[in-house]
Amino acid sequence: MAMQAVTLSSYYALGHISLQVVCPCRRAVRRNNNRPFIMAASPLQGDPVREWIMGEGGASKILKISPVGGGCVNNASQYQTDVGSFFVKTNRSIGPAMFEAEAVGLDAMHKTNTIRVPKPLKVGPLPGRGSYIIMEFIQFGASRGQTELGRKLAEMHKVGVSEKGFGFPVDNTIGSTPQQNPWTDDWISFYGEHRLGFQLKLAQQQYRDNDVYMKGQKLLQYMHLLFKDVEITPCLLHGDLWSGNVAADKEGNPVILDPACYYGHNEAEFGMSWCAGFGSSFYNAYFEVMPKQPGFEQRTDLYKLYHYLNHYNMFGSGYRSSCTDILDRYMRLLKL
Ligand SMILES: Nc1ncnc2c1ncn2[C@@H]1O[C@H](COP(=O)(O)OP(=O)(O)OP(=O)(O)O)[C@@H](O)[C@H]1O
Repeated sequence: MAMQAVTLSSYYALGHISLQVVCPCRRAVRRNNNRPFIMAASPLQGDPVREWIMGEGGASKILKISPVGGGCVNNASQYQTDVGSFFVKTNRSIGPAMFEAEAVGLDAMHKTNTIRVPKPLKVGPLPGRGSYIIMEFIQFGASRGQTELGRKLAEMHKVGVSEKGFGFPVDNTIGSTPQQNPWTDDWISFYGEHRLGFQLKLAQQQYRDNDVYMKGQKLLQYMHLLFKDVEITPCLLHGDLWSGNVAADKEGNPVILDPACYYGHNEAEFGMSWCAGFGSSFYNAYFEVMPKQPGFEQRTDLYKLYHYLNHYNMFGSGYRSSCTDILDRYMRLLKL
């Protein structure tokens, strides 16, 4: 993963790859299901992935195991079998908690029966150290454009509501940063404490950045002013929606991957829009299903700030000015 900020460039190519944005920190193009390298399917003993595929997975033969490129954190492979393909990610150093959280998120989104999401099948530890997740393999293809993505995402937000408030049944990670999701009745408290507040503290601890921290604290105190006349229902969010986590299946239907799910204000879903390349067709389709709320434009930076702070904390000072620009704008807007 590139560790420094470079200029964000993007293009939108209808009919081929619907979203292709060079995210400063992450990889430029991640969709790559057609890698030519094929690993031999070796008959490993005590391999829990193979055991699950040949057991509950219903396969009697593993035909090929091919690496899938694109991810930064984990190793990914396609297991081709006589009953179809499985997608497997392994991590040699981290225990199953990270993949368990991913599976809970994928499962929650899958159950909304709205936008296409790979169905999680199994998570477990690897012998000795590490963990794996097995999920439905999706053959990617060309997107039909962003309209369907906007509509389906909005449908997921509309259907996936929580009666427990804001939060999620499990904590997860945003990039490599922990993301805490305790159930909270009030959105502004949740976003203030567990999203912005958490990242601000991290920046202060890591970089002794008192300027960012103090401005951030002021914003937390007054950000409720940005929410006048807004109705906020806890909606199921993907949580890390950037171009690298959006694809299309071979019929052209949108697919979203690799989530950092929680129940939150639907507008927070656009916090990574600076790395997503969403155009007007996306937003128009989205707002037809989930109407735009008063003050939407005033809150877009508030939701970007969480992800900019996270990038600052993960990748360093290249992202600091994105954070301070937003903080300074709110200081002026709210006269703080
Ligand atoms: N269910 C799936 N079926 C087929 N290919 C998939 C599937 N899920 C992900 N992929 C492909 O595998 C690549 C790696 O997956 P993913 O992004 O989840 O890995 P990761 O290492 O966990 O990611 P990150 O580095 O963003 O945390 C993706 O870029 C995508 O191209």
